[in-house]
Parts: sequence; structure tokens; C-alpha cells
Amino acid sequence: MDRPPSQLENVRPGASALPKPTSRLPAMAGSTTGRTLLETSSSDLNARTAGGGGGGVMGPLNGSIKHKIPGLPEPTPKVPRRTLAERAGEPINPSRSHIPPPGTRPNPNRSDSTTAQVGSRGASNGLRHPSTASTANSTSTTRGSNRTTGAARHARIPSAPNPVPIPAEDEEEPEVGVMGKRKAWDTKGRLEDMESLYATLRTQFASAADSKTALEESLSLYKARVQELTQLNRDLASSSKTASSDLERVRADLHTTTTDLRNVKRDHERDIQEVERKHERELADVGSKLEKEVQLLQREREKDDDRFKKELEEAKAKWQKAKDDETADLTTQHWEEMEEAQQRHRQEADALRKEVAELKNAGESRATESASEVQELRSDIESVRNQLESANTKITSLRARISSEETRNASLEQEKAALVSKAHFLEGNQEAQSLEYTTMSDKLQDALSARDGTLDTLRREEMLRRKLNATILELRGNIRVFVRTRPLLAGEDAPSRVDYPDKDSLDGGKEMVVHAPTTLSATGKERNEKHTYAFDRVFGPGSPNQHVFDDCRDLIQSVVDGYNVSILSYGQTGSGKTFGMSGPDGIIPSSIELLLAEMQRLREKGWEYSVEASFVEVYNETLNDLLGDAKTWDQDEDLNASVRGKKKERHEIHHDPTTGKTTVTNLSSVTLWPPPKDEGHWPPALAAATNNNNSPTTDSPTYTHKAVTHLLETAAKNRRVAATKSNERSSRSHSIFLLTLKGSCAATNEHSEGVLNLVDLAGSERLKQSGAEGSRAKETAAINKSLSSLGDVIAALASKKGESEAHIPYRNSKLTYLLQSSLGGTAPASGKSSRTLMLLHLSPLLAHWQESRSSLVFGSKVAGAHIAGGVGKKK
Ligand SMILES: Nc1ncnc2c1ncn2[C@@H]1O[C@H](COP(=O)(O)OP(=O)(O)OP(=O)(O)O)[C@@H](O)[C@H]1O
Repeated sequence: MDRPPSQLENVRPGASALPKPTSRLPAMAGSTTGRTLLETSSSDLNARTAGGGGGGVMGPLNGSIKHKIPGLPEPTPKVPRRTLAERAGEPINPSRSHIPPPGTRPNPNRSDSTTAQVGSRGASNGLRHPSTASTANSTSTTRGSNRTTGAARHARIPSAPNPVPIPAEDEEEPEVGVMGKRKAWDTKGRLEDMESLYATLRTQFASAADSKTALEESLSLYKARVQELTQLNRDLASSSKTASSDLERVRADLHTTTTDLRNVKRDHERDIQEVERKHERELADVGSKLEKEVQLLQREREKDDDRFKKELEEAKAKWQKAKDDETADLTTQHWEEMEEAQQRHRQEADALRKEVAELKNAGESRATESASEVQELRSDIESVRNQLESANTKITSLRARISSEETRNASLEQEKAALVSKAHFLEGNQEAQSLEYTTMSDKLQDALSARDGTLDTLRREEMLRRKLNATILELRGNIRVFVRTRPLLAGEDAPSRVDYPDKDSLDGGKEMVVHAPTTLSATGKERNEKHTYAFDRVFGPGSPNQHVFDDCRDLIQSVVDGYNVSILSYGQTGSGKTFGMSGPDGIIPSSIELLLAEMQRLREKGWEYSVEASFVEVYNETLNDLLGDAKTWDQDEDLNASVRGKKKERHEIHHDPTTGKTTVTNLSSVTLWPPPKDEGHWPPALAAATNNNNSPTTDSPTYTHKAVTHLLETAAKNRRVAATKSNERSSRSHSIFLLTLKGSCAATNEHSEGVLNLVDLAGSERLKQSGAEGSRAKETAAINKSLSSLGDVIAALASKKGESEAHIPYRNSKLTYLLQSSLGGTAPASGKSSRTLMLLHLSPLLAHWQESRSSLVFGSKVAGAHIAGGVGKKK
């Protein structure tokens, strides 16, 4: 009761009409008041509700009181206390009363209820979000601290209705027990009213006291709770602080760690780069070291190679020397044996002679006896012979007489016939007959002159043909180059790639594209080079000898017309030079065939020809007669031991500047046409050339064929004999087959002389590449010298064309000196014309690509030298 009345305003008499509160506080077991909140009276609850939604604030602090506790009985709404008036049986105007009738539902929009709801909502929200809870706490704390103010505020909110019922002014009911409305004289009534008011107030005071107690309990609970919460809040704040400082520390640690990590990473990367650089340097060092070692090893290997080669050469030389010594010994032995045999033979001959002498002596008497007989017989034979001779003379004179008689008889017959015809003539029409005779003799004369005219035409035509042929050859150039690639042989593979782009065109077969082997550039890129070459004619690997020869026909035919022609077969060893020259349908046999046919054709035009052949070899700048005796060849010292006793032949080359003729001394020459009359002479194979009647066929081309075959065999045999030292002699020397054709035409008194040189040149491999040493090196040097001289001569002929006094270096090699009058152009002094065909032979193998390329380069140099010249000289 010490409270100010304002505080009492908080206690409403209509609190019992409020909706039944739901306890949001936990049961406060053991509380000082000894009651649970559920046990608090409705006024308590009302007071709490009016206290600003403290339950709402507390709600989130304890989750267990969020909901209404189930199972608890709903408190019966408190029946409002009846007023004194009611008790006095006076009706009370309910519209004036602020106490709602029992069962009336409270207005949900009331501010206190709203506050409670807001608190409840806040509580439910606070449950969901701790921060909200903390805010609520803090709010609660604040409210706690301003409790008095808050209470006053809350007390004002529901203060609108006056708890004391005041009757309306226009009320006519004087009996209505409303204070201040009773009549002043109604003391009793007023007393009653006072009493009832007093009772009401007492009740209200009692309930207010209850509420106050409950409020105080709640307050203490709140306070404890607030303290707890404050503590909690403090704890949370400190833990939050700790946590944030931890977080900060962790962040700082993280930052430091990140920085450290970054630094470590950078260091690590730097280390890696350093290690990589070091590694590269080491690698380069190791590479260069390795390279040096490889070079060292290579040098050692080369040295070893050289040493082995030298040793091999020495062993070879030793072996050769031993062999030569042995051969020399054998030869000496042989000579000694021969000497002995001769001695023996001489002794035997002496013995025989002695025997004969003895027999002679013994039979001398017998001989003297028979001598007279022999003498007689001889005189008989002599007389018979004389008789025979006189008989023969008689027979001959008789035969002569007979023949003269026959001739006389024939002439007499003719005379007689003439006389008879004369008699007839005289008998007949003398004039007509004499006319007829004249006509006939005219006709005869005409026929004779027509024949002469036809012969003249034929000769003129022949001359024209020769001129035309000369012009054609002139136009084509006096030096022509053909290229031929041989096919792959059995067991050969990996050919080099060559294209023949114009092979299908009409004037084709002049170009070839050679693909170089694929190489790698310094940057490791593949390099495929190709080179195009153009020549007078290009033959692929499928071309047979006959096709090549067909393109040489006109050139070879010009030999018949008096030209000097050289066909030079050039190329590396094994490229097919010999096959193309001497093989089946090769240039040598086919040329002879063609020349024989030509000679036959020209015979009908009054030309008669003779053909002579020689075969010569140029080996180490020395001439050897391939048709002679190989033992007479001028070999080097070692071989001389085995040809002891044979006189060495020396062959000199002579040129006649006026006739343009070249002669070689001591050179064997074989007549291929006309066949010799004497069968006993060379060639011995001639005996085999017989016809069906088994008689020699000396007058047929068979002789020539046989002679050529024999000639080639002799040359091959001689080369084999000479090849005791150099096993590949055939490819290490130049061989020249010389055919000289002499022709004459009696009718026109024309003469011609042409020479055909068919040259099989030595292998053109390079000295550097072949790595030859000793005698092979000498051979190779000689080959290179002669081949380069050949190139120089042709180049000089080309560059000095037209200059009659030009110097051509023919004398630089035996080969060029020998071919001087047959290497393209016209000899200034003699006017003799010559033509050259260079036949380049190529190997199809990729492994021989370099050699093929140098052959093509040489051929291109020659092909560029087209020399103008005159026509063949005729005497
Ligand atoms: N056109 C070809 N058709 C078939 N075989 C060929 C042809 N050309 C060459 N040959 C063969 O190739 C081989 C070498 O040829 P050949 O002896 O003619 O070469 P080469 O150049 O004369 O050699 P060397 O210089 O050593 O004498 C031979 O067996 C030959 O039969």
C-alpha cells in the first residue's frame, strides 16, 4: 500500500476478462516465493503482461518455455467482483462498465495484447537468431535498469478506461450507485457506495498486492535471469572478443603463411630455373664432350682405317711381289726348262744327225748304186716332164688356137651375118633399111645416154642426200649428247628418282628431272632437291640398245660420206658402257651392219668401199694394240718380268695436216671388207664361214661378222691377259674401236675416206671418292687427266669456233691426241669434217647418285659446245 496510486493504475479490474495467458517462463522450482509461475494468479499474469512483454523478452533465453506447457488446465476466468450496487440489486449499465461481461473475448487489437504478441514474436525470432537474442537481452537489460520508467510507461498504455464506473450525466436513475451521483442527502446510499467502493478498492488492493508480490517475484526472477544473461552476454562478448582476436591472429598467421608460401614458391621457382639452367649447361657440356669424343673416335677410326689400308696395301704389295717373284721364278724356270729342252732337242737332233750320217755312210754305197738309177729315173722324169710340158704347151697353144679359131669363127659368123644382112639390105629397100639402121643406132645411143643420165641423176641424188644429211647433222650440232640410264639388275634395289617429263610429246625424250636424295637442313627440315637436264636425247631404263642405235644411224651413215665420227661412251663403272657399245645390238655390231648395208646400196650407184678395223687401248697414257699381242704391251716394270723375251711395241700417233688423216704406228689392222682372197690369213675363224655346199663364203657379209666377232674376242682376251695386276682393267682404260671406210666412184672419179671411232671410256668415278692408292691412284689420275682433257678440248672447240688458228689442247692426253681429227668441227688445213656423239651412261641406283650427277654435269658441259663445221671432204 506504500506504492503511489499511479502504480496501481497498472492493475485493471477487468484483468479477469483478458485472454488466458500462456506461461512462457519455466517453472521456478525452489524460488523464494515457493510458487511456480503457472501457479501465479491471473492478476499476476495480467501484471506481467502489462509490464511491457517481459515474457516476450525472456522467451528466447530459455527455449523450454517457448510454448505453452501442455496438459495444464486452463484457469477459469475470474468472475468479476460484483459492485455494491449489483449487490444491492440495481442494474448496472454494462455499456458504462469497463469490465466486460463474463465470456466476452478480449479485443486482440489491444495495445497490451499487441505488446505481448510482439514480445512473443520477438521471442520466437530470438530463438532463431542469437544476435537478435542478444539484442533482446540488451533491451531487456536496459528495461531492467529503467524499470520504474518502463512500469510507468506501461501503466499509461492501458490507462484509458477509468476503473471507477461513473454514471452518465443524462442518466435519470438516481438509484444508480455511482459515486458522486447520489443525492447529497442520501448519506446511506452514499455510504453504501463508499463501502462498496472501499470493498472494491480493498479487493483491488489485495489483488494489486498479490500482483505486486508476483511482480516482485518475477522481477527478482528477471533480475536473476538478467544477471545470468548479462553474465552470459559478458561471457559471450569476451569469447567473441577472444574469438575475433583469435580470428585476427589466425588471419595474420594466414597472411604470414601465405606470404611465406609465396616467398617459398618464388624461391622454389628460382631454384628450379637455376637447376634447369645448370642442367642445360651440363647437358651442353656433356654434348660437346661427347661430340669431341665422337670426333676423336672418328679420327682414331680413320687413322685405324688408314693404317689397316696401308697394312693391307703392304700385304697386298708383298703378296704381289711374292707372286711376281714366283711368276718370274716360274718364267725363269720355264725358260731354263725350255733351254734344257732345246739342249736336249739339240742333242737328240745331233744324235739323229749322227745316226743319219752313219746311215748315210752305211747306205752311201747303196746310195751310189741307186744314184745312177735315180739319175736315170730323174732323166726319165725330166724327159717325161719335158714331154708333158711340150704337150701342155701344145695343148695350151691348141686351146689358144681353138679359142682364136672360135673367135675367128664367131667374127666370121658375124661377118657372114653382116654380109647376109648386107646382101638382104642390098637386095631390099636400101634406103628404108639404112634409115631403120640409123634409127636403131640412134635409139641405142639414146638408151646409152639415158642410162648415163639416170646414173648422173642417181649420183646427183646421192650427192644431194649427202649434202642434206650433212646439213641435218650440222643443224643438230657437231657435238651431240645422249643420256641413257641402265635398268636395275637382279638383286639391285633402291633406285634414284628420275622423271622423263616430255617422253610422250612428239619431239620428246630430251629432258630429265633427277631428284636428289632427301637431306636434312641445319634446322632439321627435309630438303628435296631436283635438277632438270636437257640433252639431244634422253633414254629411260626401258630403252633397248636398238633404240639408242636408231638415233645414231644418220651419224654413222655420214662415215660413208667421208666424215670422221666419234661415239664416246661415258659413265661410271657398271653403268652399261660396254653393254651399250659391244653388247647385243650394241653400237659396234649394229654400226658394222649398217655400214655393210650402206656400202651395198652405194655399190649400185657406182661406189666401191673397203673397210679396215683396228682396236686400241689407252691405259695409263700408253697406247696398246688390242689386236696385237698383250705380252708386247708397254706395261709397268713388274709385269715386264713375265713378258721377258718379247720386244715391246711402241705406238706413235701421227697426224697429216694436209689430208687430216691420223695414223698409229705398229697398229694391227684387219680388213673387214672386201673379204680377203687368201683364206689362210687372219681371221682363222673364216674357215668356219661356209655356205651350204661347204665352200668358203668369202664374198658374203658373214665373213665380216665372223671377223668382227673374232676381233672383239681377241681384244677381250688381250685385256684379260693384261689384267694380271689390275683386275678391273677393262673399266680402268679407254678402248677405241677404229673403222676406216675408203670409197671411190669410178664413174665420177670421187673418193671418200671416213673414220668411225667407237670409244668405251674408262669409269668416271672420282679419285677422291674411290680413295685409290698406289697403282690404282696412278690409273685414276690418268683417267681423270684424259677425261678432263676431253672436256677441255670440247670446250675449246666450242669457244674458238670459226677461228682457224685457234689452239685446241689435243696434246694434253693420248686420248684427245688420238681422236684429234674426229672431235667435232672442221680441221682448218684439210677441211676434214668430224662429228662427236657423247653417250652418257647412268646407273639407276640411289647410292650412285653423286657419280650420276657428275656425269650429268660433264654431259651438260659438252652439250653446251655445239660446233659449226663444213661438209666432209671429198677428193
Ligand atoms: N641397258 C641394259 N640392259 C640390261 N643390262 C644392262 C644394261 N646396261 C648394262 N647392263 C648390265 O649391267 C652390268 C654392267 O654393265 P657394263 O659392264 O656394260 O658396265 P660398264 O660401264 O661398261 O662397266 P665398266 O666400266 O666396269 O666396264 C652388266 O652386267 C650389263 O649386262
